[in-house]
Amino acid sequence: QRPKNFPPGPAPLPILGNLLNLSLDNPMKDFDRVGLWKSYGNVYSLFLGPKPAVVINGVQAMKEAMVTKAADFAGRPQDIFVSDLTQRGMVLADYGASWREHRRFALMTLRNFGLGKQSMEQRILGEIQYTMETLEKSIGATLGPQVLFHNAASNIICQVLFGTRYDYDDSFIQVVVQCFKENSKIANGPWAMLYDSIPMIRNLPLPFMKAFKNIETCKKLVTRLIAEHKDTRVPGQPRDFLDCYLDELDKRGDGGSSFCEDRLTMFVLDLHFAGTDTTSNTLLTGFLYLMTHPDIQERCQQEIDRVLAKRDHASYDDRRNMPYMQAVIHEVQRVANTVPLSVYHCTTSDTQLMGYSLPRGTLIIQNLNSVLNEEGQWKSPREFNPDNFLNDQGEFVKPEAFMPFSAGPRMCLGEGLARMELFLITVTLLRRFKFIWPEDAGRPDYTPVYGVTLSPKPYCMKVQLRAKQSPIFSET
Ligand code: HEM
Repeated sequence: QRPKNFPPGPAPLPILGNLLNLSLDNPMKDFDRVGLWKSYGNVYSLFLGPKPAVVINGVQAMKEAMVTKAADFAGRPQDIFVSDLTQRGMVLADYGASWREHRRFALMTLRNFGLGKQSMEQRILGEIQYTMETLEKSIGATLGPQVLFHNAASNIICQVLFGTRYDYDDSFIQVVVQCFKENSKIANGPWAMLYDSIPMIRNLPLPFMKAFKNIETCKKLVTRLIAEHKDTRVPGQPRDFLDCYLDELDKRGDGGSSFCEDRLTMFVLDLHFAGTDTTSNTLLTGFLYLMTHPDIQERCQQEIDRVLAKRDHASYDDRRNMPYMQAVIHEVQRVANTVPLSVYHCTTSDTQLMGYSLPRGTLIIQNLNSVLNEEGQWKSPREFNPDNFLNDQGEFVKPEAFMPFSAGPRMCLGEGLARMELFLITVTLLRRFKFIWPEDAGRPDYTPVYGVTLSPKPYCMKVQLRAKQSPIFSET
């Protein structure tokens, strides 16, 4: 039974709810205009097992929930598979003092502690050198960029968190990446849906148990890293995020603070996970579109050459003089739709949305996909077109429906880092290389592979060095 004045939706079945209304391998198309949104409007409900969830579509309803009634919608459900899996982490932490303290700490540490703008740029530019080396070895050949971009994103966040980068064959990073890969598949698959729908099966030895084992494995590895940090750190002189947290622990003592070492392990694992697949899948989408739209790639390169002239590297501030590049990167984020259903929220008190009543504890699904493609919000919602972010004077503009990082108090904590990475990596690589869709690759297929994050189907790219444009090309 839906509560009184609850958003409408399809009739549920006993136990399973509306699970059969969704295709478990990719519910996106059911959420889309042609499906439930069209039938029930901007705010509708679904039963995921016995519990009703509310799906929010379109910019108007999204803003009312996430911005106007921010505190009412800032909770995270605590009794579902992903929250049990990431207990004591940050992404799924419930709205409250501990989440707030950890979020504030993470933002401040990313911003202020030696990771401020300058040194963050240096770290990203440093990591790009490894990406360039790999690309240079592939000149004239084709390569699959999946590992390349994944590696770059992972290493940037590892440097921030642990003060070190890892070669891709390093056993630490291999184990962590493998665990994350398996866990996002499980979290997204039918076993997690059953875990959420039928609580009595939760302790049975079913496939979802593998995900809990994976988390234990990762935690052990991070615990070892923390121990190493404790042995080598100089209190008050932090080298990385872990050191900062340990300094914070010294400062706070044991006096009832929510900061503790046990929490730190899951906190950094959350940050690593949240910051890797998201950025790398966005880059993968970007280069797929740039390769298959050579006119757009060339226009970016002309702008890059003009603005950077003879300087040896790009800086993040250059974006202010690169409206076209900015428009392209934003358009890539729009079509990449990297986290299509955001992270589940829940209501923290009884509230109203678009005239409907939602009791406290209602599971909230933000359909960000609906906003990023909403008719009426974009000049060309259905095609890849940088004009979506340019006004008639060719200046960069950001429509309010641009919400790939969500909105409100739970919005992506890594937005600043992610945007800096996307800009510096794309600009630096486009300046040096031309990316070509291989002749024998057939027609490009833009249909994404569904997951917690969307990714393009695996593809290959052909890489050529660009003609000499500046001192960095002088050796070629
Ligand atoms: C293109 C890259 C990225 C995209 C599209 C993205 C998108 C998102 C989205 C949609 C959410 C959910 C927001 C909500 O629940 O309302 C989120 C949360 C989060 N993201 Fe990102 N993200 C990206 C990169 C990063 C990076 C690099 C980091 C690491 C520093 C990061 C850390 C987080 C964290 C910690 C949260 C949870 C915040 C909270 O619950 O308070 N993300 N992100």
